[in-house]
Order: sequence, then C-alpha cells, then structure tokens
Amino acid sequence: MINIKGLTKSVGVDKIQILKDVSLEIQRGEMIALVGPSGSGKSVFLRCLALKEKWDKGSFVIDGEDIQKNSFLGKRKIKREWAYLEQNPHLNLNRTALKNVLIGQASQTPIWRMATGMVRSDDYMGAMDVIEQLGLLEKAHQKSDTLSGGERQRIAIARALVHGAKVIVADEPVIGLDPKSAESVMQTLRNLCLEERVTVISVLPLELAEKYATRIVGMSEGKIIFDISGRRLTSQERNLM
Ligand SMILES: Nc1ncnc2c1ncn2[C@@H]1O[C@H](COP(=O)(O)OP(=O)(O)OP(=O)(O)O)[C@@H](O)[C@H]1O
Repeated sequence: MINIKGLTKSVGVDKIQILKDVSLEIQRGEMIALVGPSGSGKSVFLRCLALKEKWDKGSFVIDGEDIQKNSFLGKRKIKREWAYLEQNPHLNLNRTALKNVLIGQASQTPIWRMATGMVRSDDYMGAMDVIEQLGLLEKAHQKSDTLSGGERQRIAIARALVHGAKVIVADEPVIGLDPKSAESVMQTLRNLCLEERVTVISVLPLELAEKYATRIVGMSEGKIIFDISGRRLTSQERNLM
C-alpha cells in the first residue's frame, strides 16, 4: 500500500545527511512505531511522509501511484486521506469538541464552513458516531478548553477520522499526557488499526511501542537499523539504540 524506497535527505551548506536511504513497505492496518535515540531522524522521516518536508532522493508510492511522478494526484490523496497528529493538537479552544470535529482542519475545510461553522445534519450524525466510538460522547458539547490533554488528542483523532483519514501519522502523540490518558489514546489508535484498518505510523517511546505497535522500526543516525513484528526487542537490538 505504501512503498518508500531509498529516501535520502540532506541539510545545510555541508549537505549533512539526516535521512540515509530509508526504505519501508507499509500495509493497511499496520501500527508502526518509530523508535530511536534523539536526533536519529524519526520526526524528519514522519514529516516527509506527511509531505511537510521535501527530500532529495527516493521514491514514495501509495497504492501503486508514485506521488513524485503524479504529484498533483498524490498530494491530493495525502491531503484527503492522511492526518498528521501533532504533540499538542490545534483545536479551536472556544468551540465545543463536536464543532472541532465537524469543522476540521484548515486544509480540509471550505472557507465558508470555517467562517460560519455551518454543518449538514448527516455530517452531525457521522461526527457524533465517531465521537462515541472514541468514548467521548459525554464531552461532545463541552468547550475544548475544558478538555484534558488526552481528550483533546482523541478529539483530534476523531476529527481526522470524520474527514476520511485512512493513514494517521503521529509525532509522539502521547507526550506530556498522564499515564491513564496516554494509555487511552494508544488504545484508541490500536483499535482503529484492528477494527477500521486505519494505518498508524507514529514516533513512540519504547515501552509504548512494545505494548501497542504491531511493528517496531528502529532508527539511528538517519538509517533504519531494525524492523521487527510481533515481538519485543532483543537486548542486542536495544543496544543498537
Ligand atoms: N531543517 C533542518 N536543518 C538542519 N538540521 C536539521 C533540520 N531538521 C532536522 N535536523 C537535524 O536532523 C536530525 C534528526 O532530527 P529529528 O527531529 O528527525 O530527530 P528525532 O529522531 O525526531 O529526535 P527526537 O527524538 O529528539 O525528537 C537532528 O540532528 C536535527 O538536528
């Protein structure tokens, strides 16, 4: 479904390579955790996947479509079907959780809807269904500034789903959350993979990666150093990080 081959990226006048020949094949419904030491290139790699950064070399194919060869269609597909979750989701804090889910992110929403906040009734029902699925029904009409960090993150996930996200790219989605909220967000992401076959690619601390991910990809110095499924890391793999 997603095929990345030889992704390479350099920065600065000295052309320091921060991604070195990164290749990864990702199937629908996988929950991939990127792990590795600070500065190993995890966030840069995620931002390249979300088309927030450019790379120098390498191919990126989604469902058979090379997004560099057909960049208009490829970019449109990513804008529509991929959601980039940040550590602190951008919600409009003066609006309710439900309104945030309905109105969506700026890139996905027509200007008239952003300005007026108007929605159709079937959009409303769909949003309430997703909010319920994420266990936040009783918070739907609460103003977003009164939600906890974990609830805000789950509202951001609901927003992504309502707007058709099939792939969620998340950079440390539970950083700064208390353990209970972090577990709840992780469980939400895991359920989406298992039940809805949403693909999740996220940077995670090792303990959460081992608990929730179906696959753990280790990075060091801009390279993939291991790629494992269905088991914990061996002590040798831990030592590589
Ligand atoms: N625009 C840039 N210009 C120069 N160096 C950059 C740029 N973006 C990233 N880097 C460098 O690339 C390396 C990888 O950065 P990245 O943020 O991907 O690391 P990371 O693995 O996510 O680290 P952390 O776990 O600390 O968030 C770092 O050394 C960083 O300083």
